[in-house]
Amino acid sequence: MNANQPVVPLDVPALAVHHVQKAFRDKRQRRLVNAVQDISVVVPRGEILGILGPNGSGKSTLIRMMATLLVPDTGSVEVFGLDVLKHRLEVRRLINRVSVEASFFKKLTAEENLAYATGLYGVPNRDAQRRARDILERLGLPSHKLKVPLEQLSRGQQQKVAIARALLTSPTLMLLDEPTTGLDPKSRREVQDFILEVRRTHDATIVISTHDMDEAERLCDRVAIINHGRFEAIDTPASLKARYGPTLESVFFTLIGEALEDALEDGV
Ligand SMILES: Nc1ncnc2c1ncn2[C@@H]1O[C@H](COP(=O)(O)OP(=O)(O)OP(=O)(O)O)[C@@H](O)[C@H]1O
Repeated sequence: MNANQPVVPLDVPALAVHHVQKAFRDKRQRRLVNAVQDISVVVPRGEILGILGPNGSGKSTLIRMMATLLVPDTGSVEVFGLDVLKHRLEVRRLINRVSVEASFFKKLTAEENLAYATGLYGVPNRDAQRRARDILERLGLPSHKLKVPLEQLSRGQQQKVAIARALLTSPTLMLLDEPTTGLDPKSRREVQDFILEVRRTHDATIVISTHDMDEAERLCDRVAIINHGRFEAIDTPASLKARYGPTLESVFFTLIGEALEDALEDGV
């Protein structure tokens, strides 16, 4: 924890989302798209929550609202008890969003990117450099890779650097938007292992969106199935399977299929 980070009480949840909604105006088709509709969820500290849903179901929109990047039309989001709109700057020090196209300086090295991030987050420099070095060591990247421009690293390696960057502040809420999309199976596994290690070794709470059922099952304490901007169900993978089907994949198709049938009945 560094001097510039807000002090957070231990007993508040890492994230509390209350009835958020977000609609976009689709200019071409001249209609309103209800990207997120009345979603509420409380994520206790230390939990890994998965958000599983088909393309266009609202995962990124929801994560962007949690990350202070989009303002909900209605409802509210609190991060460690702080309202994201009223305390945007403090909240930004407590959250880290890792997206598929991480906003890196691709011409700079991993080391340089992390140094930049530490400056941005106001972490005292020597402390930050030591932490960055520790984290990079654990990344399992060969040390010479830390000194070449990021654009010369594979996507999996870049993704690990993105997660490492998210660890420079602590305690933290990590928002991982499809962190393993486009990675080969070995890199995917390594990034997943790294996420589990981060949760174990850091005071991290993690929200992760994914299309990958195995990943959701392997990483997440609870999984929310999202469709058309609504949570169809949210529970532990074991409880979801006990209720809806033998595998998470069958749970997914049961819930998404039922939602489709309901929508057809309603004439949507
Ligand atoms: N800026 C925007 N303007 C208009 N429509 C948008 C905008 N952002 C998202 N949408 C629409 O909102 C809906 C939800 O999009 P979102 O990106 O949140 O879905 P997603 O679940 O993250 O999808 P994917 O799995 O494909 O990444 C989609 O219909 C999308 O077209």
